[in-house]
Amino acid sequence: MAAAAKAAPKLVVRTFNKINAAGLSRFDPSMFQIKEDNNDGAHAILLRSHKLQAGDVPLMCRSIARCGAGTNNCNVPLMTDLGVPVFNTPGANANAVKELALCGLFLASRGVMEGATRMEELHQSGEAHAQIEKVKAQFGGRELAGKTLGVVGLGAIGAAVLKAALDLRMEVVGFDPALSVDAALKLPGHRIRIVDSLEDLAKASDYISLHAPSNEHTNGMISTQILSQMRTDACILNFARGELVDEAALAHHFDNGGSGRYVCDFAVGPELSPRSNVIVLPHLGASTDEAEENAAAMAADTTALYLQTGTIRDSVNFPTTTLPARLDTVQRVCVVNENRPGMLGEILSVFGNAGINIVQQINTSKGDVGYNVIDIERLSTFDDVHFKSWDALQFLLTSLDGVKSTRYIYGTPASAKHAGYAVNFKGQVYGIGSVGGGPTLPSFGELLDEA
Ligand SMILES: NC(=O)C1=CN([C@@H]2O[C@H](COP(=O)(O)OP(=O)(O)OC[C@H]3O[C@@H](n4cnc5c(N)ncnc54)[C@H](O)[C@@H]3O)[C@@H](O)[C@H]2O)C=CC1
Ligand SMILES: O=C(O)C(=O)COP(=O)(O)O
Repeated sequence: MAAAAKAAPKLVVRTFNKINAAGLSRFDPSMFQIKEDNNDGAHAILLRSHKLQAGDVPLMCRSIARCGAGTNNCNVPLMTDLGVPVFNTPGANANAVKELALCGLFLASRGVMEGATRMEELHQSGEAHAQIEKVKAQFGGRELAGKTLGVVGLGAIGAAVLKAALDLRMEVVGFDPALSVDAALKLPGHRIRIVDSLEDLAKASDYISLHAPSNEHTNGMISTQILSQMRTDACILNFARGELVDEAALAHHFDNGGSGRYVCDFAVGPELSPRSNVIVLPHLGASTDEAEENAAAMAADTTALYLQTGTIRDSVNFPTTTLPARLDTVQRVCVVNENRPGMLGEILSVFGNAGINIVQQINTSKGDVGYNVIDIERLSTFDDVHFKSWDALQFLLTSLDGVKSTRYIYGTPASAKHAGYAVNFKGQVYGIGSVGGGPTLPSFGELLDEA
């Protein structure tokens, strides 16, 4: 009887949070294995809001994709140091968040929540029909048309929100000190007013909607100073991140005459809850079927493309890198290194010294990260003997001072020799070998603990 064919090892994708199944189905099952419950051997991670720990990231992991926009739940600087790109899915959930931010505008301007709660009580006590026309006077509101919305952050979500606000006949002011040219060109510039400071936006707005990322520049941006510039009855909508608002300052503002509402998609601290003018939702912004599928599909495609070809798109820490197709006759070596003078020469000399011909070489960079993709001529007999020498070559490359990680891409996808992985961690080289082979390696967290 013929021996059963050995199953080809697969690239392992570890998921955290429930990732949309239709999105995950973009991974070709003949090449990828999805693991929901353990990190063993993961080459890539897909996650939503899970707060990623270094211990969640196995040493073989070469890609982290956030199915969504905000990457503040991943330690991006640490991943950059370790040579691991972090991807996100720009715009994939923007419509979902826009719709909920519009809902936030209505919740802020009309007594929807309080009125509905009161009606529930009245139904329970059997008084609903008798009382309805009497109680409504307690829950009156104001209209949005003619009021001014201040939008902070004019990216995918901010732009969608402001366009919808214009359709509601609101005036719009916007603030975004980091606006990209692409994003600026998509704005209806003649219909909105862009201001140069958050103070100016605060002075002009009846509603302020936050759509900036959470980082060291934006956390606490709604501060005592900004609150002091706001109109007394101005409302704040926060569908970005809780950290953007200084909650103690906002509580003080409410305790000292601020009569607007705060509608937010994130849990708040005891200063703000419970208060009748604070409406908190359980991080629902991106939780629609459509957004979940869009984000998961985009993250899956970006991850598969990077693992299979080295191409980088939508990374928050690595340079966008468009690569020509790899010919069957070449082996692709991807090197992540510190972006400093001399590195490229040192990397190329490893190949020169080994007498290996470089077919093409592409170098890109972003911040501290240099990314080199080097296609080299393959030996005509690419057997186990040569593989050992490729391992040695990868060891040399990875050992270079300033190299963060290296990876081989070769063979046909899902064959045993599809990709080799190595990482340089504090001068030591770990993880040489092909996909699916080698001993179980530690996680970055375990190495950090040792260091
Ligand atoms: N509630 C939820 O479920 C969701 C929340 N979000 C949050 O919304 C944020 C924005 O998402 P997108 O619009 O998709 O991202 P984006 O990257 O398209 O837009 C963010 C914009 O904020 C701007 N910005 C940066 N620093 C700023 C500052 N100091 N002041 C004002 N603007 C600043 C950027 O220049 C950019 O134009 C995400 O970072 C995330 O934290 C995103 C999706 C879902
Ligand atoms: O995309 C984002 O930044 C979000 O906040 C959405 O988070 P979620 O995917 O719903 O956990």
